[in-house]
Amino acid sequence: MNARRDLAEAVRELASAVAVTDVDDPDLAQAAASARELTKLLRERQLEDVPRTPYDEAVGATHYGWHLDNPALPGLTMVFEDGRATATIPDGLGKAYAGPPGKLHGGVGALLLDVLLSSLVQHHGVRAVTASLTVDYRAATRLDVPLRITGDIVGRSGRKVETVGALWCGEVATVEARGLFVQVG
Ligand SMILES: CCCCC/C=C\C/C=C\C/C=C\C/C=C\CCCC(=O)SCCNC(=O)CCNC(=O)[C@H](O)C(C)(C)COP(=O)(O)OP(=O)(O)OC[C@H]1O[C@@H](n2cnc3c(N)ncnc32)[C@H](O)[C@@H]1OP(=O)(O)O
Repeated sequence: MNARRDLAEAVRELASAVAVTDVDDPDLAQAAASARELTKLLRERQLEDVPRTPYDEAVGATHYGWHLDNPALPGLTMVFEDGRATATIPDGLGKAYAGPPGKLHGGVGALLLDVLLSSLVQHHGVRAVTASLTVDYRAATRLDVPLRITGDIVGRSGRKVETVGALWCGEVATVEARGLFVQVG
């Protein structure tokens, strides 16, 4: 793992630790001071935008990474095989992504599915934006357990590409989505 990616992962771990820490105020104050020191160090040189895998690199690729270097978002490595997309999150998502107590916020599930489905459409060489994303929450998604995301293209007509996807917790599809993507440019 490169240094930038390792830092992003360390900050995600930090966010999940902060979200549920129960240490005393002096320790919280010390942690805040340390965090601000780090921010100062990292602000010494800043990029114009978040570094990311170019969108075009998804076309025909076997693997595609999304926001692996951005700690504010769950990074995702997708695998494209036989026309379908899959991603695994081996350690699950931490407590920073909680919605209901101990469970994943629904918006994060929708985000992951949108990312996977839009990347799948791009993988097939169609430059498109999400026109519609319909999400069904079938069961609560646990935090800190391995997750899997799958996506398929199920229809195409003119500029429109129809997709379906699911977020899996073990053998249970906890979130299902239908995404309509419309070709642009
Ligand atoms: C994953 C990493 C992404 C990183 C990207 C970074 C850089 C890439 C740069 C450029 C690449 C370009 C795009 C890829 C970017 C990101 C993908 C990630 C996913 C997103 O984060 S993306 C953000 C959220 N997304 C939007 O910001 C869309 C806002 N919106 C619009 O830009 C327009 O609204 C548009 C273009 C959708 C349509 O507008 P339009 O004028 O071109 O076309 P029109 O309205 O004629 O629709 C044509 C046919 O689609 C049907 N249709 C349209 N909308 C529908 C709906 N909602 N429900 C059901 N049917 C719908 C019509 O009914 C008609 O169907 P028919 O042909 O059968 O009559």
